[in-house]
Formats: sequence, structure tokens, C-alpha cells
Amino acid sequence: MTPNVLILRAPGINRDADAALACELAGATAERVHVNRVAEGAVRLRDYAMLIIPGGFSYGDHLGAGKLLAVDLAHRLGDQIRDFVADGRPVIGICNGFQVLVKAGVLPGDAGAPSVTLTENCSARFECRWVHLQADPQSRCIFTRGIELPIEIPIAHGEGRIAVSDDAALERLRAGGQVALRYVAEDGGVVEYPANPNGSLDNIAGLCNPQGNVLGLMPHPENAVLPQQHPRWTREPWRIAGDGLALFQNAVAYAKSL
Ligand SMILES: NC(=O)CC[C@H](N)C(=O)O
Repeated sequence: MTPNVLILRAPGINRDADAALACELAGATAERVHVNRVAEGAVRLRDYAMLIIPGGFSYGDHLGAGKLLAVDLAHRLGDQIRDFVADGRPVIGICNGFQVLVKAGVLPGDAGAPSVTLTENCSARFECRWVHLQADPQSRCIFTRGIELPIEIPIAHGEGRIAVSDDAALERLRAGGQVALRYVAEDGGVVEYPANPNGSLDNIAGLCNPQGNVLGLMPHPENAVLPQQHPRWTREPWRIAGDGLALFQNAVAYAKSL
């Protein structure tokens, strides 16, 4: 059966159409649904195979990027999201969506006080360019399965720096296979700014929950699904697809297996 994806819309979200295209190219159907329609019960999260919280500037990034939509989701959709995640269904929060999942307490999914947040880039500037990412081979993330070589994906954010409460919390994330993606050099080497665009600890670009079905990442894989989206597509050998498509294809295959 073709998985149907709920792509959440909310004031200030601006990457919902891009996410819908990525899902369709990956073999799913996609519905862009406003958060109010879910909250009012017009649609139910459990009627969908996958949830995407796209990028943008939800509620204008007031009180910090993703904060107000996080409070909204926790207050109005908390039970539905908890059940959806517990069912093992795939959830991806992209950039603003990652900030929302972290600030709503869905990621990293550890019990107790939050151990992770996303905050201002070290440069104190909005950073917008293409970066190279490496999936952590120890990760449990279902979105990055089989992605062994560095991939090239765009970023565009002001508050993408992952901060962790202490070394023990970072070690728990690493040991638990929850570090899904890191910023790397084109050859996979270790980097600093600007290849790590925000100064995130351990060059972390994406985290997953302990079960691996929830991924949050600052880069925008939905903006790297078509060959022509790559900035050098006319000057390099033809790519059959953008590097970001594999994440959506993995999620669709996983959703079909549930
Ligand atoms: N592209 C995005 O989703 C941006 C996220 C958030 N508005 C920030 O600037 O950090």
C-alpha cells in the first residue's frame, strides 16, 4: 500500500510543498495539513503513515526558533504525537521542524530534563549554503540506512547550533546510536566552521530517538531531491537524483514494512 504522509502546515512554515514533492518522488502520497485541522479533530494523525514537520519560520521564530509551535504541538497534539512515535511510525523534523521536535521534548526522546537544545549559530548570522553530511554508521536512524558516502545537502538557518547539557548526555546520545548525521568535509573528514555552519557540538547535524523512527536534522534534504537542485548540476556529471531523496525513500520503504 502507498504510504500517505501528513506534512504539517503552520503559520510561518515554508517548506511544506518541497517536502510533498520529496515524498511523491520517493513513492508516497502527501497531504499538507494545517495544525488547526489536526487539533480540531478534522483529521487524525493515526490515519497517516508518516509525519513531516517542515522547515520555515513558524510563528515568526518568536521566543526562539520552533518554540511556539513546539508549545502548540505539545499542548494540542501531545498525545497523538506520543502514540504515533510509540507505534514506530516515521517522523522527520527538518530545520524548523527539528527545532520544534527538540523544544516539544520529542527529541532526543530521553526521559527527564531536556538534555539538548538548538540555539543561535556561533557566527550569530543566518547561514545559507550547501554542506556535506556523513551518516553515523552506529546510528539506529531508519532514514539514513545504507547511506555510507558523504551526501551534499543545503542548509539555511540562524539557530542550528546543537547544545547538549553535559558530556554524559553527549555520550548517551553517541552510545545510543542517536547521532544520525554529522557535518563533514567532502572526503568525510572532520570539519570546523564554515563546513559546520553553526558550531554544533561534535559536528552533529541530526539526531534520532532511541528507536530510530524519529529524525531531526538542520539540513534540508527536501531541497536536494532533483538533480537540477544541485548548484553545480550543469558543471558536473549528471546525477540521477539529489542526495536527499534517499532519506525519503528509506522512510517510505520503512513505512511500508510496518
Ligand atoms: N530553514 C529553516 O527552517 C529555518 C529555521 C529557523 N527559522 C532558523 O532560522 O534557524
